[in-house]
Amino acid sequence: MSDFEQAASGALPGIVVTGASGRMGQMLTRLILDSREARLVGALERTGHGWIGRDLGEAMGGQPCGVIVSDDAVSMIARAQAVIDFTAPAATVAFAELTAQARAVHVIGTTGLDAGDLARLAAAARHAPIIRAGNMSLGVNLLVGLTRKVAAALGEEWDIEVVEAHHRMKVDAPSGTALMLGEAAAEGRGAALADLRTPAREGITGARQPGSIGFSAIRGGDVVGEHDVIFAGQGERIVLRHLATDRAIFARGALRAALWGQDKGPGEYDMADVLGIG
Ligand SMILES: NC(=O)C1=CN([C@@H]2O[C@H](COP(=O)(O)OP(=O)(O)OC[C@H]3O[C@@H](n4cnc5c(N)ncnc54)[C@H](O)[C@@H]3O)[C@@H](O)[C@H]2O)C=CC1
Ligand SMILES: O=C(O)C1=N[C@H](C(=O)O)C[C@H](O)C1
Repeated sequence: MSDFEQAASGALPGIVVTGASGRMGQMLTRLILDSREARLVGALERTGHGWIGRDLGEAMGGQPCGVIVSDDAVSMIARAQAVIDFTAPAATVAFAELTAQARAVHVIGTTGLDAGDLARLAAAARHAPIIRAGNMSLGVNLLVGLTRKVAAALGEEWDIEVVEAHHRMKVDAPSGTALMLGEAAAEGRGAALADLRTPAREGITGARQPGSIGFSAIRGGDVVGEHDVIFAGQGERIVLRHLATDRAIFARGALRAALWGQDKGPGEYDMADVLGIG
């Protein structure tokens, strides 16, 4: 890198990636290392992980990149302008508090957060921007808007079901995306998802509740992420579908969110805000 490039790169937002060895963590760190718009200034993993203390590039099987994987979240996050976080709920809530203290942007892709976790994120967002979405891809965020519109156009005689498929390692169900789609369908019907949601079915369930929104989850192999919103009427069905075939779509969305957030004040944002499709 020339002296000029070196000086210019110092002005780029510094990003810390949490869960650096994970499926999304590796995708994100590679994307940022190759980016001309941001710098990777830290890579975090959980205490005891085999990558701690190693150069990230070498740990990923490539050339050294000069970023040492660390479990010291306090000092790493203190140097960040943005933290991109695809980990697990307990870790994300802890990172939110540190990121808020650093007044940095927290981009959260982690799914499976419960009401208590969301309340703690809302508290952290009083001090710095949090951008959170169960799916950071352009396609899914467009599908959310379509789902809301179709649900609003159709009456309760059209049953709504959300079906999703993911790889065998996924730990939460329904997926964050399925919940986003279910929320959009409920909004389209002028209701809250909590009032319409049908839990996973098994046994003698009885007939379907009119107006309810059902969820089904398939887990297997290396499926990146597939979502169908089915509107089933008498004699016809509409199926809105998104197929993810490459995790890069989520990483690109997360980096875009981190950059978009740089001039935003404290508060909670989502990908519709980032993409301007709210
Ligand atoms: N919003 C979106 O667009 C997407 C969201 N996700 C979500 O992101 C999360 C992670 O997904 P994957 O990368 O597939 O999982 P993964 O299991 O491959 O990676 C998670 C990583 O987080 C690390 N981790 C856990 N606790 C930690 C801590 N306290 N400190 C630092 N690192 C910690 C783990 O060691 C692991 O390396 C899941 O909740 C998933 O649903 C995944 C893809 C897209
Ligand atoms: O765990 C995953 O892999 C994914 N998680 C997100 C979700 O829960 O919807 C997004 C994407 O579907 C991949």
